[in-house]
Amino acid sequence: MPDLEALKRQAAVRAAALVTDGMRVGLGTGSTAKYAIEELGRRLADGELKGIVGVATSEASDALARQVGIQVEPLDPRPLDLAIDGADEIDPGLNLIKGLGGALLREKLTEVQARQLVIIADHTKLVTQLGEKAPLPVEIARFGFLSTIERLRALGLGGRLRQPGAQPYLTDNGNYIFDAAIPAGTQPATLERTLKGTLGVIDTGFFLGMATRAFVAAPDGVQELSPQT
Ligand SMILES: O=C[C@H](O)[C@H](O)[C@H](O)COP(=O)(O)O
Repeated sequence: MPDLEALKRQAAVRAAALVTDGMRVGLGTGSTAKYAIEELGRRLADGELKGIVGVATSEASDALARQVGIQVEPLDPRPLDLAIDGADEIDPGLNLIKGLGGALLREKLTEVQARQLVIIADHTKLVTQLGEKAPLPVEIARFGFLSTIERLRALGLGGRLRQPGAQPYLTDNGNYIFDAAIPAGTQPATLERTLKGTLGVIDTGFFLGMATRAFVAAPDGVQELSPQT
């Protein structure tokens, strides 16, 4: 059993090395992005890097970034030089499913403004077709959520409301998440358009055509991937 944590860290260190002095950097969320934030903190502390500004994609990443000495600012309309984030699934075109950590909306809002979106992951995240292994997280409004879920089921989606305990999971934005099972053969772009036009849906975990490169770590080394069309 390979040490997945070590692999995640290797990918994260490669991406963090792309950050140079003065950059505005989108800081992703999750167990892999955490290593990138820590590495940026280390580089600042060691004097390898100066004057970067982080824009965090979750309350958790905001807190970690501040803890490791990164100056954090809220998202504003200026472009970001780079964003670094993990993913739940990565297809050969570097289209992604994200949001198993619940941060998909802030991640998409932030990363759409990045000149480069660099994805970091271990090799278990690679798939040939999105939805192969992971559900598609769909952020939905709390108000009327049962009606929204009916609308999602009417689209042919399986899955369930994310509910780890007695109460549904609540995002940083105060919304719920429906983890949708995607029928085999679904075209992500078509489903994305349909979902974005569905009342009660706020956003989805599809990140299509956004990633510019990926560092994917496997036991035999870190592979650098570019989108294949
Ligand atoms: O909402 C969470 C994010 O989209 C994460 O980037 C994604 O879930 C991957 O997380 P991890 O690196 O923990 O597998």
